[in-house]
Amino acid sequence: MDQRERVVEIRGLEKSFGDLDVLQGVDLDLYREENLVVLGKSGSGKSVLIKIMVGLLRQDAGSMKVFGQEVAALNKKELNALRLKIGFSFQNSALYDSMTVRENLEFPLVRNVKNLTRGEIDRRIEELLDGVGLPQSINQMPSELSGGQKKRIGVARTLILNPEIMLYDEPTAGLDPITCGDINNLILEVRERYKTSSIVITHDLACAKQTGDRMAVLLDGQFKAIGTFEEVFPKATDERVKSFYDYNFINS
Ligand SMILES: Nc1ncnc2c1ncn2[C@@H]1O[C@H](COP(=O)(O)OP(=O)(O)OP(=O)(O)O)[C@@H](O)[C@H]1O
Repeated sequence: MDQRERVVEIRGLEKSFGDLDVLQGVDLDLYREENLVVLGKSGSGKSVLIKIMVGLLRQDAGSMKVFGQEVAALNKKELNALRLKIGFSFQNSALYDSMTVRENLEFPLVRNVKNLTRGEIDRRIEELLDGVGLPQSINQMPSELSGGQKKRIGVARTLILNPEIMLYDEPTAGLDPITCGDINNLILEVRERYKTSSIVITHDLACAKQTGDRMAVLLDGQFKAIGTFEEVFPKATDERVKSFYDYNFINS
């Protein structure tokens, strides 16, 4: 019996849109402080899965429990509380271009946490910028930052509300290989420093290998392969799983 704490527990999850069966019996666990990589072709249902996790969509059948609570059974207040514990780091960093880095970080904090003093806000922002290795960027505008720096600030902004779960959407998309490596290290450092449990959605197998404790490959509405990188990829027999590996390593 596996004794590790499950922060997310998905069983037999199904979701269709009209004739399109997107999720067809998904089973998946995310353990506390685990980095779980989710791979799947475009349109395979990764976003639908995340939307069900945060209550933006409702499943047709099956169970999605987060922190032991059935998400579909939560009322609005409970759902809001859950969402504050789940940080979503968007692919494009989603920074406000007209705000400085400080203002970008301050905005979600003051909107969601009442009665903070100026000193507390400043300390939190400075601690987070230090955590992502960019303390000197506090007064810069997003347009003055590189792609990798924007990703770091995006991660800091997601962390500002102290989430227990981090969802990274294509964290290395559009970055050069060296910066990809830096972002992968950041994902590992964030887990170490903030004790987060994470789902990393990526097509980048180097990112998957470096950041993930386990890989889960979504194929035809189900997770067909779940395990460590070594268990899932180099020896894959399923042609579709193999194609991820071949594509990444033949084209890199
Ligand atoms: N609200 C919706 N109504 C109808 N169809 C939807 C809806 N949301 C998603 N779909 C369909 O479900 C399928 C899965 O979409 P989803 O966005 O989860 O894919 P994805 O794996 O996240 O893809 P990508 O890697 O391109 O982001 C797609 O065919 C999409 O068109």
